Amino acid sequence: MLAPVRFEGEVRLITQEIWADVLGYVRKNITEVEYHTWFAPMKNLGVQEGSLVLGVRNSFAQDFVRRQYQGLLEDALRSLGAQHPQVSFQVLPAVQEAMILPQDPPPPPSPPGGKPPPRSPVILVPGENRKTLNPKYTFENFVVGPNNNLANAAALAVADAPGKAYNPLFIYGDVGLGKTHLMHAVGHYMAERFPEKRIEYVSTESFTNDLINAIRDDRMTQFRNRYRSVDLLLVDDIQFLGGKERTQEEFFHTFNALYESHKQIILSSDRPPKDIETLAGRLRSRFEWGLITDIQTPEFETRVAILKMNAEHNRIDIPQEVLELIARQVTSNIRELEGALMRVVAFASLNNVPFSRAVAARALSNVFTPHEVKIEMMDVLRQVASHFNLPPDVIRGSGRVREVVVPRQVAMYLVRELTSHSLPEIGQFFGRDHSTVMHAVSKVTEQLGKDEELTAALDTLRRQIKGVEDEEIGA
Ligand SMILES: Nc1ncnc2c1ncn2[C@@H]1O[C@H](COP(=O)(O)OP(=O)(O)OP(=O)(O)O)[C@@H](O)[C@H]1O
Repeated sequence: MLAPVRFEGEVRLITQEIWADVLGYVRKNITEVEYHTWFAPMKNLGVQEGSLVLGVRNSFAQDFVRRQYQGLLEDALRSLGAQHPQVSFQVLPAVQEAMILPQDPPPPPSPPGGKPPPRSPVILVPGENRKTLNPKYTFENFVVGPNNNLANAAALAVADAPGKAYNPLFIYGDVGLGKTHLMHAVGHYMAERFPEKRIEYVSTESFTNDLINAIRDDRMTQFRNRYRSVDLLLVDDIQFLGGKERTQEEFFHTFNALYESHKQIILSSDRPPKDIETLAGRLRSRFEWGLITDIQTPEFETRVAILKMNAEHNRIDIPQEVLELIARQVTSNIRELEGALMRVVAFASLNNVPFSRAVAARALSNVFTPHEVKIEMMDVLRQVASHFNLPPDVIRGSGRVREVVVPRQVAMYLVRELTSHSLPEIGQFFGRDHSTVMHAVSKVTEQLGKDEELTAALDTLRRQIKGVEDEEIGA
C-alpha cells in the first residue's frame, strides 16, 4: 500500500491512495495524451521535507514537467489539504525506472491454428509457490482481537494440518475486515513449511474469467489442470458464484477433485453460504462440510493495535493519542482505517508538521465529517487527567482532596456534555452513583463564567477531546 522511500535525510512516506487522488485531479485538467505521456510513467517517491518528490525518466522529462505541470501538481496537493504545497522532480536511476514499466513481458502469441506450446516443466524456486500471495498478509502481521480470534484459530488449525482439520474453511465477513489477509496467511505458512506444495489464490472473478477464456480458446484441459493440481486453493469473494451456472458447475468439479484428494480449500465471502442466493444446493452443502467462521468489525482496542502495528511496520513514529483519534473515526473497515492513517501521514508530511490530534483531525476532515467522531468516556477521562497532571485511575479512585475532586467533577461534566451516556452509565464508569454525577454537573455549571480558569480549562479540554485544537497547522 505504501511506497516507503529512503532518502539521505528524513524518511517520509506518501500513500499510493493520495498519489491516486493527485493523479485524478491532474487527469481532469489535461488531455488524455498529455496524461499518458507525462503522468502515467511518473513514480511517486514519497515526501521529503514537505516536498512531494516525483520520479521521471530522464532530464528532458524533468525540465518539461517542471515547466508545464508544476503549478497543476501544486493545485492538486492544495485540493488535498496541503497548505504550502511543494513538488520536486528526480530522474529515476535505471533500476527504479524499470519498476514503472510493466513487470511481465506479454505472453508470446500462439502459432496460428496450432496448439499452444507445451508447458515447460515446472521448477519451483524458493518463494515460487506463493507468488500470488501478498507478502504483507502473514499471521505475524495479523492482529488478533475478539472480533476475529475464532477465524484466526481456524486458519491456524488449517495451516497446521491442511486437508485434515477443516475442509473447506469458509470465512465470511464485511468488506475490508481481513478475510483475504487470513487466507494468504495460511498460504505463507504452508509455503514456508512445504516449499514444494502448490498454492493457488484466485478471486471468484478471475476464476470465472479464466473459465470463459478457456472455453473460448478451447483450453479446458489446461484450465482443469491448473486448479485441480494444487495443494491449497484459496478462493476470494465466493459469493460472486451466485447466478453463474456454468462457473458453479466447473467449481463443483474442482472442489470435488481437491476434496477427494484431501487438498485444502479456503473460501471467503461477504455472507454465509446459506445467504448466497442462486447458489446450487450441492455447492452450498459442500461449503458447509467444513467449518464456517466469521470476522466481525474490530473494537476500538483492536483498531488501535492495527494502526500501531502499521505505523511500526512503516517506521512512522506517531503518538498514541493520534492513533486513537484515527481509530475513533474509522470503525467498520480496516482497509479504510489504514487509508486514514496514511492520509494523516501524508498530510503531516506535505505540511511539514509533527503529528498531533489537530493535524489528524484536519487531515481526515474531508473524508469523515466531524459528527461521525464518536467520543468515548475514556477519551474524556484521559484528556482531563493529562490536563490536571493526574493518572486517570486517581480521578476514578476514592480520593476526596480538592485536587482530585475538581478534576473528577470536570470529567463527569464533560462526559455528560460530549457523550450520549446516561447518568447511571457515567456514574458506573466513575465508580459512583448517578446522583454524584448530577451533583458534579451542577457544581461545574455553577462555576462557569465565575471561575475564569475553570471556564478556560473547559474550553481547551473540549477542543482537545474533539481533536480540533485551534493550533496553526501550516509550517
Ligand atoms: N486483524 C488484522 N490485523 C492487521 N491487518 C488487518 C487485519 N484485518 C485486516 N487487516 C488489513 O486490512 C486490509 C483489508 O483486509 P482484507 O483485504 O483481508 O479484507 P477483506 O475482508 O478480504 O476485504 P474484501 O471483502 O474487500 O475482500 C488489509 O490491508 C489487511 O492487511
